[in-house]
Amino acid sequence: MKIGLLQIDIKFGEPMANREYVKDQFLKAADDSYDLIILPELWSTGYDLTRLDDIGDENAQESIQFLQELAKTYNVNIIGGSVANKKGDSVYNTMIVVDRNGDLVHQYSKLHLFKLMDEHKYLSPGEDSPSFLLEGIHFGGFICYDIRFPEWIRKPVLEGAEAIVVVAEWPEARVDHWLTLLKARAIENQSYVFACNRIGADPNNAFGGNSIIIDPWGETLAQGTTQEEMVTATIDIARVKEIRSRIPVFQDRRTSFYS
Ligand SMILES: NC(=O)CCC(=O)C(=O)O
Repeated sequence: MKIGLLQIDIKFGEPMANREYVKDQFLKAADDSYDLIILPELWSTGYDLTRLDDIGDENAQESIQFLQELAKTYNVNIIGGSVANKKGDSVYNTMIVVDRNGDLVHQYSKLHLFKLMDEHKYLSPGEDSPSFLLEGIHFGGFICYDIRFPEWIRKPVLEGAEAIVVVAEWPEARVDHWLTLLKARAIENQSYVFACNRIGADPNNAFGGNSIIIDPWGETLAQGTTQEEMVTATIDIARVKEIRSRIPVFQDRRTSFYS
């Protein structure tokens, strides 16, 4: 499976311009035969939180249709980062997953809101399961701050997930945390990690790039810089079983002492 993490800059509060830009990137990548392309967190609006009532997407409909068209046109599965999803009086930070036929496979709204970036003032926390199946692979899909909660990442893994996807707008100031947490999540869960961060800056933060693909042994297969790029690796999901039988962490758990 060939994975591409679309590490891009995001225009603050300009969904139309961001959609056009993403469309251009898919066209550019068209000849590279990706099986799965992953976008960053809030890729259509950025963290323009005070304007989400105007620029958020009603039930994520426009974003879903946009991603469905891209998936069908380029015959590629898409984990469409996340978008500002307006539902009644609330706005959620919602991940959208569509398969290469253009079918909507999964939606997940960020469970843990990040107070340091004011999310709790403008967004509502989701209540969705992070588990989904795509191309026969069981994934757990998470959004940025979620990776600081290992017990939440563990949940889909205990349900059978072999790959953890993370979409993010993670600031440059804490890139060391980003890389360390992602590596730990890969090793402790003996799972692939595909983590797509943005680059560039908004009025409040500079973002750290360093999108990364890590194998279930904790080895980095590909890592971005702080420039715009498609971070790419080809993975073999059978490696998960191999690592899990080498060190059988999941058989050795003492669940009468913890859940
Ligand atoms: N967008 C986010 O959730 C950022 C999380 C973050 O920066 C952190 O340190 O955690």
